[in-house]
Amino acid sequence: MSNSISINPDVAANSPDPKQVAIAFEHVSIAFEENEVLNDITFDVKNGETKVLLGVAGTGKTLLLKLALGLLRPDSGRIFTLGEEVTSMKEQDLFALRRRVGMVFQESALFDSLTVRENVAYPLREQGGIPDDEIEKRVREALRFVELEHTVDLFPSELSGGMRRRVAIARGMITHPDVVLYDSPTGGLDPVTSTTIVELIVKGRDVYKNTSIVVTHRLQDAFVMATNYFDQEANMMKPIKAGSNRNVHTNFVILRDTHVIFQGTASDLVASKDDYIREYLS
Ligand SMILES: Nc1ncnc2c1ncn2[C@@H]1O[C@H](COP(=O)(O)OP(=O)(O)OP(=O)(O)O)[C@@H](O)[C@H]1O
Repeated sequence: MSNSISINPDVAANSPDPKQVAIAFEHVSIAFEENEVLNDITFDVKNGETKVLLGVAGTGKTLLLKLALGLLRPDSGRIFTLGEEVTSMKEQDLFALRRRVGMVFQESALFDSLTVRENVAYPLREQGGIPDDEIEKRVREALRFVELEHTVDLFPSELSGGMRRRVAIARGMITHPDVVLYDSPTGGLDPVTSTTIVELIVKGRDVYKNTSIVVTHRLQDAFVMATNYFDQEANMMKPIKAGSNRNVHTNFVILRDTHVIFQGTASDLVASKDDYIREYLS
């Protein structure tokens, strides 16, 4: 890996207090029988940051999201989510923590037998104790965010794939989570529909100030996120002008062969001389 500008993943010595960032992975390793998937992974996600997680299939991107939620425990290393050390938490406390995290899965995983309203309301109903009129208000607000208020009484089977994904985003955001985890939110969608989903992630980042991890295979989507901002007045995403000092706090992590091989900004990535990264970008 000569001439690489990739940052040494062993950055813990210079990292901020893991309790002060939204998510921190510290020297995390995990293997399944003989299959070592993650080895000494260290990176963090700061409050307000969007961290785009890239890597070919099977590099452990989804696994990192599951680890951050405490759905699995690593073989070694520590993970902090919203200031809590999930690697040492009891299952009961993990439930409370997961309520503060919005999740948008690869398959939008809507309940087919529930209407859009009921699907979006689901995380709030799970919390319990919220009056129906408050739930309806929040459902409407979330659906307005994804511009699908008119679908409130429809069933998922009556929606296109892109619309279902937008409903899943509304559901992921209805609790006003402190952090949103997107697992391949544009996977399986055509490029135009993908752009509408990317635009929603950018809107969440710039309007709701969401902190998030976005797992994606689509480099194109990652660059769109890093080079655009959401203009609320125009209600659309717009490119950041050259020379502008607008910082959209979107950074990249690339996984390869169990390791983090790159951490940095879109411009660091483009400037990388690393052979693998150059090939990955081409
Ligand atoms: N619970 C588990 N038991 C055994 N192996 C697992 C488990 N979870 C993940 N793995 C393995 O870990 C590896 C990484 O899986 P993961 O789903 O995180 O990859 P990914 O980078 O998200 O892939 P993709 O881009 O295809 O979604 C795979 O080889 C997978 O089979």
